[in-house]
Amino acid sequence: MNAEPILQLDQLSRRRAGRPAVQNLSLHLASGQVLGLLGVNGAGKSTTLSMIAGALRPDSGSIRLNGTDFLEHPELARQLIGWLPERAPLWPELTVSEHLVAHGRLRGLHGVALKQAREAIIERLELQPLARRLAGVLSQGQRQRLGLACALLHRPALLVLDEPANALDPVQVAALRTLIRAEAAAGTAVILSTHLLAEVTAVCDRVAILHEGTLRHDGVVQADDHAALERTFFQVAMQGAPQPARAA
Ligand SMILES: Nc1ncnc2c1ncn2[C@@H]1O[C@H](COP(=O)(O)OP(=O)(O)OP(=O)(O)O)[C@@H](O)[C@H]1O
Repeated sequence: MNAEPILQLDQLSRRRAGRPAVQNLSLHLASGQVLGLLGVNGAGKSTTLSMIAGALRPDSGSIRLNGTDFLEHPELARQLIGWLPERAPLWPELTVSEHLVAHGRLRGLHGVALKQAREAIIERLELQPLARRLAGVLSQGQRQRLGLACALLHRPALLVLDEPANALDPVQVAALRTLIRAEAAAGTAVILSTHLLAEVTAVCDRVAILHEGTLRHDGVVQADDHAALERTFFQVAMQGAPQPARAA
């Protein structure tokens, strides 16, 4: 494990539409860890993940990737991060395969390396039957799988997944869980937001709960202890009782 955490958020804040969306958020994540981000609608999960992915600039605070200030070196995001946004934007007139090529080029992959990366991710996410299909005609779940393939293509050190199980069928949800655990076992750090508590107990080592943009809980997840997580979620998120954040 690296001495520096792969991701370190320090006092991160961002206002949206004149209101605080994320306030003084401090979190860290080590290589190989899977952190689940929970919270009711509007709690600030997507805002947090967009800032980590470099798509939204914080108003204040810092983000460090492998110890380097990411706001001063935004090119780090392209190398180190794979991001699945909440609604992955796709070009409807490009095929699945062409999407992967375009994403690979944006991440600095070219020639043989790009071809190999594309073929590997198509095989891994079982996208062969869809490779020549236009993105504009994909089902929602198929679009989600393409978004996931784009996020994984360049083998990022940090995967940022915003509601990755959205629109996936039960077979694909099981495949997603296997994939996330395999990525973590290979040393990738993963941060994912979800509304599914079962997703957290199935794949996460740690859980952070946001409420009204602030961190209310940061703790270890007991594998498959759904009842304990549900209790914590309702105590912290629904009642919104301020609680001191606890480091994992
Ligand atoms: N594009 C936007 N423009 C203005 N305000 C926004 C925008 N997106 C989110 N917000 C506001 O920022 C706050 C945090 O929203 P965010 O989307 O980060 O929450 P979330 O926890 O991801 O919610 P959900 O579970 O509904 O996806 C909310 O008050 C929301 O209204």
